[in-house]
Amino acid sequence: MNEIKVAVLGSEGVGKSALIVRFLTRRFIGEYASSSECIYRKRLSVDGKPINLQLYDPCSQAYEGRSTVNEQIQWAHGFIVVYDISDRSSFLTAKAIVHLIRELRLGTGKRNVDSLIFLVGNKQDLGHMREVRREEAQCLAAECRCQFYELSAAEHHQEVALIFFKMVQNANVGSKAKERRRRPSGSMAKLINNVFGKRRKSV
Ligand SMILES: Nc1nc2c(ncn2[C@@H]2O[C@H](COP(=O)(O)OP(=O)(O)OP(=O)(O)O)[C@@H](O)[C@H]2O)c(=O)[nH]1
Repeated sequence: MNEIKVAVLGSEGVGKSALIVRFLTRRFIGEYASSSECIYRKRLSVDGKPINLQLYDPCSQAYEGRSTVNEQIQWAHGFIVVYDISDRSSFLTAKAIVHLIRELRLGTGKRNVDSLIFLVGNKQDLGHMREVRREEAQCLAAECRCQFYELSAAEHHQEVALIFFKMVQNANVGSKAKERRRRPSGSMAKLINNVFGKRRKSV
């Protein structure tokens, strides 16, 4: 079964847990216990094939033994980088995280990084307290070649679910392409079989 690992990153209090819980349970419960980092698991079906999804929520509280951002970036296939539209500093942190992901992933030669980073502006319902303009985030997304969404974990279940499904789909396409590159193609397999595989009767 295909394993897809997605890290939900961003500064403290931007709504990482709220987004994950909204996706997993359809509910917004307001307060989320977060004493340590956590991996949530869910089984999904994509194009009729079962997928084991792991979602990583770093939780921002410091404790000994927590993984570093670098380790989180190495662990995951895809990234949902969250900021709070009513908190400018969280946007700057998201920007730094997106740059770091690109740097580390491109450095290790991993392909298709573009479709596997989503920049997400959460708490859209707090528009009256907005500190980050939509256009500014769109510019950052264009500059970093990642996809951009703005929503509210508090108010939008469908949009939240769509983002997670889209990420899983993109990651799944990436892993299928990798698999294809590893396996010889049909005609190549036939050729290899013809040359080495089948013993011919000697006449
Ligand atoms: N108004 C509003 N509040 C939200 C939204 N999403 C999350 N919150 C609130 O923001 C606060 C922080 O949410 P969390 O989901 O715990 O944020 P987090 O990023 O996981 O925080 P840490 O675990 O500390 O890193 C909580 O009080 C949530 O109820 C939203 O879309 N709108």
